[in-house]
Amino acid sequence: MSLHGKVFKLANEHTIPAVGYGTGTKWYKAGVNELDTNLVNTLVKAIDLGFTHIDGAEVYNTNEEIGEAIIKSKVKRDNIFVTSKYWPGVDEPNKQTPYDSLKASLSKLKLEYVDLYLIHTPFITKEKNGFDLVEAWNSIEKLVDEGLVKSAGVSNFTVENIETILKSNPKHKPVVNQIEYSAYLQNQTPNIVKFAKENGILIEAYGPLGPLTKAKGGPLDSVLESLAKKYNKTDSQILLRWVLETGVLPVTTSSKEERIKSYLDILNFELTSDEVKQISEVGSTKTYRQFFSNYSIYD
Ligand SMILES: NC(=O)C1=CN([C@@H]2O[C@H](COP(=O)(O)OP(=O)(O)OC[C@H]3O[C@@H](n4cnc5c(N)ncnc54)[C@H](OP(=O)(O)O)[C@@H]3O)[C@@H](O)[C@H]2O)C=CC1
Ligand SMILES: O=C1Nc2ccccc2C1=O
Repeated sequence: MSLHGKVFKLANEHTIPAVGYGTGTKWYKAGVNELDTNLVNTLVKAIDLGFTHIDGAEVYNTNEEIGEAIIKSKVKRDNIFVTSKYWPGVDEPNKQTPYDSLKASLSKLKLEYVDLYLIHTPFITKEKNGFDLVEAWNSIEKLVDEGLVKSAGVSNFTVENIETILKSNPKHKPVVNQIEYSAYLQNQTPNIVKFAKENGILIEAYGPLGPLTKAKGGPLDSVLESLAKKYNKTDSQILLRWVLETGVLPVTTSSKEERIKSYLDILNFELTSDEVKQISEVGSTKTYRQFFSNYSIYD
């Protein structure tokens, strides 16, 4: 079981390991300050089993756990790809710039740099935060120039949000947009996947297992069952493989060793193009969104 060094190429000179292990969702620790040793131990296991791509964010409050796990794992820091995300705040706006926020995160992570820094949501305004989206992006560019961030990107951005940045003629363009993406949510916002591909932006999929974990009982169930049987894989492995086959990088997570191993074991089989199409077509008959459903910007 191994990802065999499988990577996606980013539009800059960097590469990114093909499947990410998330420290949000079930690990999210709002307002809790003790170290989650279960997360540290699970991360060490995930890294030692072959996950070399860890997805973190300031709002998850899991930076210390990520840092601790990297120290405890057998893998060298430079061989692990670490993502963090700038949280602009919602009810309590973050007045700290991405530059200052990342510096604070690095100290919690006990790292010299992160491989990828994303703006977690586009909800940044001069009135709310004290700076606008383009100024936030400029702050991230400074981090890239100083080597504290290797690649810069965005998350939960619409085409219009990305265009706002691109039109400002940035020195460093966003190379990733991390969005909710699954067989039941193939376009979180209109045209986002097509636009990303045309503009050298890699889509990362969070919530890739939504059809299985939260929207079970939908039209995909029987398709997944028959493909899982054909390839001797689990439904989750079929869904993750479908994400990869559509040119998108899945970010998933699990607290269970067997599932962690199974997520890493999705590169030794291929779905046929007809099977990929079948999942896409049947999946598109239902829309299921877990995150940010109350934000009208995504309607
Ligand atoms: N940028 C953003 O705004 C967001 C980013 N993210 C990132 O993406 C990561 C992954 O998101 P998430 O939605 O959790 O991803 P997934 O859709 O991959 O779901 C993972 C969850 O599925 C459960 N699971 C796996 N297989 C099964 C099964 N067969 N039956 C039932 N449950 C199953 C796991 O639980 P178990 O532990 O029991 O195996 C785990 O909690 C997050 O941790 C975070 O890093 C997530 C949301 C928003
Ligand atoms: O992992 C996450 N869980 C969330 C819940 C609400 C908003 C963002 C997120 C994440 O990024």
